[in-house]
Amino acid sequence: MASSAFHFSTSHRTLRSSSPVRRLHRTPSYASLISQAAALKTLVRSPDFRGVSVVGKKAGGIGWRRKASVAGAGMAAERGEGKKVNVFDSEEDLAVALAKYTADLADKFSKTRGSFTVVLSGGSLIKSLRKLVEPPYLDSVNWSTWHVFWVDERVVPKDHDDSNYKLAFDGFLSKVPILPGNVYSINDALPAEGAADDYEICVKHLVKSNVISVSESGLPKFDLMLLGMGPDGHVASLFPGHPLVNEKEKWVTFIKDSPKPPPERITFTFPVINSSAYVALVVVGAGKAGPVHAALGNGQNSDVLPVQMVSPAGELAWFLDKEAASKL
Ligand SMILES: O=C1O[C@H](COP(=O)(O)O)[C@@H](O)[C@H](O)[C@H]1O
Repeated sequence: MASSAFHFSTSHRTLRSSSPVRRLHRTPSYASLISQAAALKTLVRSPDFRGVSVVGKKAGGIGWRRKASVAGAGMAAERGEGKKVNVFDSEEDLAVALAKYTADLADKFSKTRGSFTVVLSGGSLIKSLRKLVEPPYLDSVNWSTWHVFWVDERVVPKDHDDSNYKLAFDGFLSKVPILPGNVYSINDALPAEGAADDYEICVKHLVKSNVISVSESGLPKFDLMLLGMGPDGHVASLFPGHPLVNEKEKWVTFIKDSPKPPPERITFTFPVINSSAYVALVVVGAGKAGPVHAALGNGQNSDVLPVQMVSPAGELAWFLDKEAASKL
């Protein structure tokens, strides 16, 4: 498997040198998407650290209890129904645990459903996924069952430095043998509105063909959503104070005035994010400690940040390094 992964990676590079990245992973008109799809030392603490050390006691009115960590290297705190908070001494430890978490879920869904639908963010998340492309996962994961999506994308060409696709391709996808036909990047030839509609149609057809599961309310139920969070508390391209955070009808929408450049983006909406079976919120660095505290601390804040609106029907697991958790 290692050698096939290498071969795959090499062939990608060869193609890329003679053509834009879109030759590697299709720039989907959705029709092509459908046909291809058919063919186929951990210290974990609560906001109040004393709270987690006492099984069954409440910290700030929220129940916390000891729990074996997903990394198996320490303890995790569980907050409320289906919410786990994992705090790691270092980003390196976090990356190790995130790889195991993702590989375990991939295994579970691949065995039960024959496919694994995973949604990536851009930003720092991709670096934190680096352990997945190393042994043992490079060889042990059944990459052929993976279907890869983006929770948000910037409306730029795929070979642009701002492209979340390019970031994921360079740091992750080019290093593992995921089938190019199972990588659902946006159509970068379309303007923002069209790209959002095209992506939504694509997702609808993959729901119809059972590649993506469906929730009881008819929404796409991705197996795992890997979310990052910005220093302002944004997730995906859903920014604080922007009306898009309240979008209820669309599965995929667009923004042309993103406060963080580039301004034009498409994004999954909260109904889709919150229909996921599993969501991991991966947050690293002291610059993000404020919104982490807003989301997980005991205080009240009048303005609800987008990250506080992440409340999936399934399990929510936080992966924090100790700097990001420093205000808890
Ligand atoms: O613009 C974006 O920002 C967020 C957070 O990025 P990070 O580098 O601060 O982790 C990211 O999750 C999102 O996908 C991206 O488009």
